Amino acid sequence: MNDRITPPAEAPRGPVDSSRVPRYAGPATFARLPRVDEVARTEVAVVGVPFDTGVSYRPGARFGGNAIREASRLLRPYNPAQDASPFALAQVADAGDIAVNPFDIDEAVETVQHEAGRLLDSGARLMTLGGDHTIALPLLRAVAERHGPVALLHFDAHLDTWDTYFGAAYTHGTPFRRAVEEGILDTSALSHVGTRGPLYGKQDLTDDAKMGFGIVTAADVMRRGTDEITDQLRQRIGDRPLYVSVDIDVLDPAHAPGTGTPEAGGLTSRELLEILRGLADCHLVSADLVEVAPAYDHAEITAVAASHTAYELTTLMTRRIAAERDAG
Ligand SMILES: N=C(N)NCCCC(=O)O
Ligand SMILES: [Zn+2]
Ligand SMILES: [Zn+2]
Repeated sequence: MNDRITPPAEAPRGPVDSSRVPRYAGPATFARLPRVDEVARTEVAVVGVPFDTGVSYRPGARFGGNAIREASRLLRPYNPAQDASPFALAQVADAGDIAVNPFDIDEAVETVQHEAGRLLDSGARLMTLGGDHTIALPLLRAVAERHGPVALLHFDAHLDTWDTYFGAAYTHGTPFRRAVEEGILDTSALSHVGTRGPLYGKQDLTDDAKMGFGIVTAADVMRRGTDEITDQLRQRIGDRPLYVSVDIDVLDPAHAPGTGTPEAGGLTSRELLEILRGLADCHLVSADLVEVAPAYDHAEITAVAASHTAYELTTLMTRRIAAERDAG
């Protein structure tokens, strides 16, 4: 399929060449890509949100973005699983971090919405590296302001459609209930993938279904396999503008120990990557990857899985950009 793709007018600036400059040398931008200020125009902005004031258990996701950037030094420019060279198809660049107030969740949520909006207005799609899952709400707001209500594909051990914790509305367990209440999601195409583990009560599931979510549990992925699951998800999504939110705790703690609310019985990293690859041709407008907490990680297991997850998502976005360019 790649040979049919029109190259961009100006060749994108790619990663530092790891056969000339050792990959462990120099500053860690995502995949050793240039910073946004080093390129004329950014089509996919990788941006960090070092914020974890919304967590209900272990803190530490504020360090997630930089841990993913460090682990991403080993990524290479050609992605055989999607037969694409993502960084040649479109300009991907690292936009650094959004500086958010760690002491005031409401203000942090506003800052993320505003700064994400500025990046989107510059013409970029976002690959956001969290941070805890609270940040999905302002990211969805920013995306919906520009695309209208979006389809949501949510990979997570948790529903994250709970109402409040300690009376707080903006937490990492509540972003998607807020998003449904605000009308920024297309409720005909909402899916959780990888959920498992104990809930507060059966009502959690009833409430979630009322909001419009379909659920593919971690056990469903194991029983039915990734191809069948991907077909089902693609049918549900169609060509709607799609936002993908990946909470790294969707992976089994064996594949992602470095996270704040781990649950046994999760997806393998192979299953997650394979489902994502199956979303080629979807109208992916932006994505986030959250809840990497490096203090609980070992040997970068979680950060490596996260870097590959962001790589697949970035590949999907650049392929879509190239296809849109081809279509004129
Ligand atoms: N979004 C994540 N990772 N976790 C939500 C867990 C909410 C709870 O403590 O019940
Ligand atoms: Zn979770
Ligand atoms: Zn979550």
